[in-house]
Amino acid sequence: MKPMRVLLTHNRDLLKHFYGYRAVDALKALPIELVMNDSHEPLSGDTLVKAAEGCEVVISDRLAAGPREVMQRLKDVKLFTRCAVDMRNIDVDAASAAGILVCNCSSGYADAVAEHTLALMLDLARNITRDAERYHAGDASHPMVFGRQMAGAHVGVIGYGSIGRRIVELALAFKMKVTVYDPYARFDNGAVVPVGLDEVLSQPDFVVCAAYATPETERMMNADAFAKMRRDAFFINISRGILVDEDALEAALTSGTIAGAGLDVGDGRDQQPSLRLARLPNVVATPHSAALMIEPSEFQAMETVEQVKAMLEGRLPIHAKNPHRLSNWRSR
Ligand SMILES: NC(=O)C1=CN([C@@H]2O[C@H](COP(=O)(O)OP(=O)(O)OC[C@H]3O[C@@H](n4cnc5c(N)ncnc54)[C@H](O)[C@@H]3O)[C@@H](O)[C@H]2O)C=CC1
Ligand SMILES: O=C(O)C(=O)COP(=O)(O)O
Repeated sequence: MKPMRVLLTHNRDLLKHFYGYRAVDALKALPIELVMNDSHEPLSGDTLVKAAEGCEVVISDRLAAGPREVMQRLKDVKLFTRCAVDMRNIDVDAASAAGILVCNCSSGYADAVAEHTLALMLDLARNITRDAERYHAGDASHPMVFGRQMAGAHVGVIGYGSIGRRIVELALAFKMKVTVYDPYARFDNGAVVPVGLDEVLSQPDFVVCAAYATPETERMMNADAFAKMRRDAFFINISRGILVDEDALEAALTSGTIAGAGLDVGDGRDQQPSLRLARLPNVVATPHSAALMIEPSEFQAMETVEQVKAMLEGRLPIHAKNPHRLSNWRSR
């Protein structure tokens, strides 16, 4: 019997950074024929359809697109597994109608994104980026504006899911006071004070958005919300751009309604913060890079290997691992 053909769409760069050679070795150890994208180009549209000819499985990178017209033409594919959480650009309904099972990966991002959140908070409070830029430009004078320390400061976290919980743990280790707003969460950590939305906005030194995108959270950080924050408070968003009204945030940042913002997400093309915000002097912005770390990428890559094994061993169907994300998929 011919071995099962498995297409790995990751191009050379993605393979190196986001798939990992450990997972490739694990795939090569399976009784399959592995088809790899040996170029520096992404596979999408016609090139994806052509490369997938004769393949029963497609392991797709986070950038590969599987719209309706592609799904309908993947004639031999039975399993389309996304080596990522996000399913934007993947038409799951069209895939199902074509008899293709679609899987994504569980997150594994909590540590990476929570660490990034603390990095943004530390950077803002200590003026690290600004002082480093100033020093780099040759100005070695002591700063005229002193920074603020984490210990004793108050952080309010909106959303007590996997990332929110980890942010809370890190904040507590920094000896911060922590309050959390999440109407749907169970509060099982006595050190965390659940509060209402007004309170989580109005009292802390840092307000962090870590809730997922739903119709209820859409643009919840609007002009009213920023007006409730302290004038010396920092706003951090690592969740989704859609939770924030960027015009209102820009107005709050330029009018002194809040002190500054740390942003990893926004309304940009790939959910980055908009450049007009990133360029403000009281903003530290990263291009949606909080989760792009070696460890979670490896973890997800190994998950896709497990999915291929399940396919080989007839243990399908495998269900999408992250049902919460269904609500996110619709709003992305
Ligand atoms: N910046 C990045 O690179 C990454 C961002 N994310 C985003 O971070 C967010 C959180 O991710 P996870 O913690 O993994 O999700 P999760 O599903 O574990 O937690 C989300 C939490 O939001 C809460 N929530 C829902 N509606 C709410 C509301 N109206 N007010 C307050 N809280 C509400 C839920 O009860 C839940 O506890 C998601 O939007 C996700 O897309 C996830 C991974 C990477
Ligand atoms: O959910 C996010 O914001 C991420 O950056 C990670 O998502 P992905 O695994 O690339 O779909």
